[in-house]
Amino acid sequence: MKDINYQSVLDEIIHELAEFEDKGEVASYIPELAKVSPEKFGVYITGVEGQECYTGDYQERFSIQSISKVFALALAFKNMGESLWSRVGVEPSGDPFNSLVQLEHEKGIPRNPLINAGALVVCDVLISIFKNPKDELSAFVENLMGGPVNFNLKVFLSEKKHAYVNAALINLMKAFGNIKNDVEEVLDFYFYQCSMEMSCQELSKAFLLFANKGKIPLTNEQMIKEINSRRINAIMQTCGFYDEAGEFAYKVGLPGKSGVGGGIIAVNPGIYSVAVWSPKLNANGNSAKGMKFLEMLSAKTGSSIF
Ligand SMILES: NC(=O)CC[C@H](N)C(=O)O
Repeated sequence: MKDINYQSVLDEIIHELAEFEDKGEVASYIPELAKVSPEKFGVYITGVEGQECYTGDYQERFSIQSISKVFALALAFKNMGESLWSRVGVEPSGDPFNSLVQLEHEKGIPRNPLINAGALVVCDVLISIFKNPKDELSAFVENLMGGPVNFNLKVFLSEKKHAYVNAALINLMKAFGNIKNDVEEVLDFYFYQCSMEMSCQELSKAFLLFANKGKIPLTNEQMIKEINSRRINAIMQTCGFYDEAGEFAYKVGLPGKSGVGGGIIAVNPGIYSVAVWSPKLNANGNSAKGMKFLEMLSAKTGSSIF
């Protein structure tokens, strides 16, 4: 980050984004998420050498939703190693995050851990490993972000009440023998992780290990193996945006992950991690303005890894 003044790049982008016509819509299939103000916008960039720059609502916590899938994956991969891949694949799905279509053909083995079906399998794995998986996951995330994580009970209950598609996914996988624990218990843990709330500042710090070979720069703690960090970045790159993963690679060129709360995290290995939040989503369920912002950031700073 040394040769570029990221704060002035950020200011320039904010100025240019004033012209951006945001046609996105706030997620409403989880009714509680629809209550968030659509105009919120925050950014936080953290460099591996401690640099920071930010703008807007970067301190406000929001529902991280599917971004949590990366934390759960990191914890499961740390404990299971390569054997995790007998339960879930590492191929992009090219389908929406909650799609059922491939699951029947592929006998209950989800394409990857970042679509809902794959994340449910990861939750099942964590329940089999830990006595208190919620506490283990929270502790893992808190260690990464350096403070307590918030859990939003209203979002949790709201999603649980409208869980028809996730219930269908997990029951289909249970029928194929790829869910070992009680389906209600797995769904409950999945909704718990999706209901975690973090700010752009906290998210950007929590993802810095993926820019730093699996180590937290501040404490130098090796949280996951370097090779695992590289592999998770590869999965984020190819699968982090579902049926828009190709477009994100093309326009932004960084590993990343989105959530229906409007957050996106992206990692520039060896350099920085960036979190952006704007609740209005495009048709693929990814933050419309967040995608545009990252495209501009990557172009202006030459960040694409390609
Ligand atoms: N893409 C997302 O953020 C989806 C997460 C959401 N909790 C769901 O299962 O539908």
